[in-house]
Amino acid sequence: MSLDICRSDIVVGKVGSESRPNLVEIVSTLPIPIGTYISIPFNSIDISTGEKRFHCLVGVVSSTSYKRIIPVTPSFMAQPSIAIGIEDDMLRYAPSMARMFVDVIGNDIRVPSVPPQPDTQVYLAPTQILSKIFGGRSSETSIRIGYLIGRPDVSISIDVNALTKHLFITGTTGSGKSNTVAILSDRIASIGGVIAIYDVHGEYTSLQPYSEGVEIKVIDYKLNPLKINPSILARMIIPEAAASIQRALVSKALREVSKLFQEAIETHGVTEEAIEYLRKKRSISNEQIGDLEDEEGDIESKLLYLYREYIKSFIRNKSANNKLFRESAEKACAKVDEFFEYTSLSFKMPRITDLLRPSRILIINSSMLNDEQRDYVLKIILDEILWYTKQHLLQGSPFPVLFFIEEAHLFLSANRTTVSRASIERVAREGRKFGLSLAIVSQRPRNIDPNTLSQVQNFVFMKLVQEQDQNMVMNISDMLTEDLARSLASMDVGEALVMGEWIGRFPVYVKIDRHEGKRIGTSLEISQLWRSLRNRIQAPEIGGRLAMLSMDELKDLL
Ligand SMILES: Nc1ncnc2c1ncn2[C@@H]1O[C@H](COP(=O)(O)OP(=O)(O)OP(=O)(O)O)[C@@H](O)[C@H]1O
Repeated sequence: MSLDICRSDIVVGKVGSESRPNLVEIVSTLPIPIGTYISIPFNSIDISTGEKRFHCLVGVVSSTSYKRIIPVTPSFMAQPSIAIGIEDDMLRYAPSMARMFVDVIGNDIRVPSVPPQPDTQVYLAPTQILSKIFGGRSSETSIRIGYLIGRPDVSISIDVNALTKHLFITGTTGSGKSNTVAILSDRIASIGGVIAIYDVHGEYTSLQPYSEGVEIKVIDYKLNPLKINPSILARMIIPEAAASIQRALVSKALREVSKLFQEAIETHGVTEEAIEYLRKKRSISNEQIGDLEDEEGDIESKLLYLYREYIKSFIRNKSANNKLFRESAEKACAKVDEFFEYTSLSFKMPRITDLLRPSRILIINSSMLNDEQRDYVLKIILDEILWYTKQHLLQGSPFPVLFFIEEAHLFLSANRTTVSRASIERVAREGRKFGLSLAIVSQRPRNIDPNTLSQVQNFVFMKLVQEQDQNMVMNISDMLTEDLARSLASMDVGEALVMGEWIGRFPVYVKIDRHEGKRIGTSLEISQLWRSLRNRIQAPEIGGRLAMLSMDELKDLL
């Protein structure tokens, strides 16, 4: 191999006094930006054969600084600085550390085992050698996510098959996580992927397809009481574990009443006939009928009202003859009322698994639910999808799904127990066998229990400023050395350190492609918005109408 393949036109410095196979100091007049890929061509002698060997060491700058040379003797000052290797009249130099991850020897790509000699010239890594290291994935199994930072000429792809070992995306707010989610979902869907995003803030509801053939379906998640296991629903209605009698009463009532409603809705749909059928099947007091007539809204609201009343009357009947239970029953009924008052419910809500399709990104908008409900709903959905993928596999027709969990610190909290955690951990452990992959997204890694991330093997680390966050991510990834972790503080928007099986053996600094079809979540230009709001209010024809702007008009304004 000629060493020329390892040289570009740009010399960035020389090897300094510290030179190890995997960590090299580079001395230069100007600091080399973090994330710059460098190459060091050099020769060595094979100690067993005595043969000469050509090496092309490639690495990435992980820290950089300026240092001032403090003269200790007048004679030092008298020397031209160039004589001591520093071409700077100000007597300062810029030492940078580069983590060397590859030694290209001929056609072999190896882990570095020999250090280059001090003073060896260091080059900006040539495109050809970087493409050799990072390229070469089959277009059938891989998708592009961006390009090497500072090197738009070197495209970076990930191996989609490795996603069965799950993914963790983290970075501070505004670092570009949602854009990464959007680009990954879109590109994976474009090759037929089945994607679901658990959208906690409704951030993806206006996502537009970016690649050809991708379809986006947004559902505002509402609980369908007939499709949730009664004991889980009872726990949602009575969250206090100590209230076991109340829970038991509600659970029994739900079991009984749901059976009846299932019959009615399966036969008649959500119609007046279903209401008639239910009235005939079960006696209902005149007082309740009066309330039902007064109940405003559509047929579905009336059915939900009836469902609630049946549950309460079941609870009261069951406890009528037991003095001890009567008090619990009244409390349980009050909780049922409260739950129905504050929860988005619908008998028409399909199962999530009925909505999963190849090339579709299913956005599950849970922003109308409160934190507790979101936690339960996530559990319900994950259990359902895991069961579904298992069934498909057992029937010989695997149906892989990639499931994104946004704001994962809410569900995998290091200091709070949640109901969805067990389901997430189960999917992390078992999902691989059935083709259910998780992509866990969070801006607060330090708040996540590191044990739950132990199954994750693929990572996107974006800007992380706090040392606690950097330490946490170092704990979960063996490949993330301290200098690389500290380098996360200087990442720009959309830049990431991507690691794990899906990208290969070496960490890669990537500028993630921008998804042009994502609007919500983009940082607002608030000064311009305020100006335009003021102009609208001041315009005589619109004056005072702002409060009445329709949702569409507001969206336009944003
Ligand atoms: N790769 C990128 N290239 C260019 N701009 C980007 C890139 N990634 C993100 N941005 C821009 O940066 C802003 C923040 O991005 P994004 O919403 O993805 O961040 P985030 O980390 O998800 O933030 P949050 O945690 O607050 O939701 C947006 O305006 C987005 O358009």
